[in-house]
Amino acid sequence: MSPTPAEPPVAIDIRQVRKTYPNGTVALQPVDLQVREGEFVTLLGPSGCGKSTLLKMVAGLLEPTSGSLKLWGDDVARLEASGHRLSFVFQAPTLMPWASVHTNVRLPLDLARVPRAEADARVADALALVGLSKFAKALPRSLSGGMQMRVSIARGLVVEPTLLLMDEPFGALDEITRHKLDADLLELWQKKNLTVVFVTHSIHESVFLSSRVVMMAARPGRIVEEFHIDEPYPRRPEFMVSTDFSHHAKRLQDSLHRASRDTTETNEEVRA
Ligand SMILES: Nc1ncnc2c1ncn2[C@@H]1O[C@H](COP(=O)(O)OP(=O)(O)OP(=O)(O)O)[C@@H](O)[C@H]1O
Repeated sequence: MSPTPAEPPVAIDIRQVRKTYPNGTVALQPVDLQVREGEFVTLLGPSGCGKSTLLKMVAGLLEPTSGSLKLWGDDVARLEASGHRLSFVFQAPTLMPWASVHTNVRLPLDLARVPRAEADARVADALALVGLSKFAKALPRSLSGGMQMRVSIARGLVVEPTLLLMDEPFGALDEITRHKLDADLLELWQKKNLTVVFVTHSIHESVFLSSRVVMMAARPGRIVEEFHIDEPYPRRPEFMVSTDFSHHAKRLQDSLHRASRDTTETNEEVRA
């Protein structure tokens, strides 16, 4: 009998993490979630269920009110000491309008005082990865929304992250562009052996991308269900029209309905 391969290490370890904002809003009641290295995990759920709050806490942009949150066994602030780096990609590309694509992508390296020659070489690699080498000198306003998002992703990749956190990165794009970027993201994830946590409202995007989907409900935000999407990678566009895809999408849709109903009922209880 061949030995079972060892499981990858736990990249994100969230235990009993709660978040209450200073105005008293309970954004998350205790949440437990473990993400292993190399997983592609999607957070899905109705508006206000705390997806962004959870992602920002993983990134160290927000402090949990209580509980423990570790990345590769250590505090977020000590991530680099363990040889890991994270990047956070926001919904809006937030590019400097006066600066070229190249300069925009170089920003995190300039902030980290990486020598110019090395930084320029890494920017060129990142732009090649997202297919924008020819647009290095362009200004953001001359690019389409999808291309601007690619610039934002290149800026995330230029620091050579092992953990990529993405908060609805393609939510504002048309469907065709979104599908293309989803497919490109999967390719990058495999090529670079990234661990990805991805926030979306889209059931289709969740099924296409994820190895695991975490369903959340709101008021207070919490994790209600998890789904493994045990389908092989690479995932081709044909996967999206397969019966297996519909089966996963249906299970997620039912779960999302339950999560939304839980949210509405909690609101009604609060009003009563
Ligand atoms: N800075 C803040 N101060 C107070 N309350 C906040 C703050 N940010 C978010 N909230 C509240 O916390 C809850 C969770 O918000 P969050 O943005 O994390 O949810 P979400 O699931 O990402 O929502 P959406 O899908 O609409 O982006 C919501 O009730 C929201 O109004």
